[in-house]
Amino acid sequence: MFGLKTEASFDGAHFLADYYGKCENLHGHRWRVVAYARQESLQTEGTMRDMVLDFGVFKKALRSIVGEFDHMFLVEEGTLKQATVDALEGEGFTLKMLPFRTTAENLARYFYGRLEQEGIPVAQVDVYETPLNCASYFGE
Ligand SMILES: Nc1nc2c(c(=O)[nH]1)N=C([C@H](O)[C@H](O)COP(=O)(O)OP(=O)(O)OP(=O)(O)O)CN2
Ligand SMILES: [Zn+2]
Repeated sequence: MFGLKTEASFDGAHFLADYYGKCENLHGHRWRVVAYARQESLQTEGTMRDMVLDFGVFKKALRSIVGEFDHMFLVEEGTLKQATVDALEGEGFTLKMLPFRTTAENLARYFYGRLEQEGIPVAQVDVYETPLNCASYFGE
């Protein structure tokens, strides 16, 4: 079995609806996203011969997906009044509406799915909210 690892990060803001504690308030993180690819055998021909896949392909795929989150206000759908969304957008702020609570666990699962869709043989995604706290998703 062979493995690759790459990482990317993004800055953003969020709050956790239904959370009892300081994270219910709007705050920011520099989220760090570490992705692992795993494959039984190496490619046998072409530019990626003897590679799982090119580091550059893996890195670009992750950075492109994670880049969609950079400097955004991540909002779980249904947790802000429409008038609030309209007011923030009216001020020129960019909101990224997501169909899930913006926990590190859900973000890890989301990035895993997006990498899978890109054809990356992803095996694990870790999302660090702080340097010491990390959630992982390993697939089904
Ligand atoms: N399992 C999870 N627990 C928590 C998550 C999460 O995504 N998954 N998220 C949060 C909040 O987003 C919060 O911002 C994190 O707070 P905390 O761990 O307290 O981080 P701090 O760096 O602010 O901690 P200090 O020790 O106070 O510096 C909460 N839990
Ligand atoms: Zn947080």
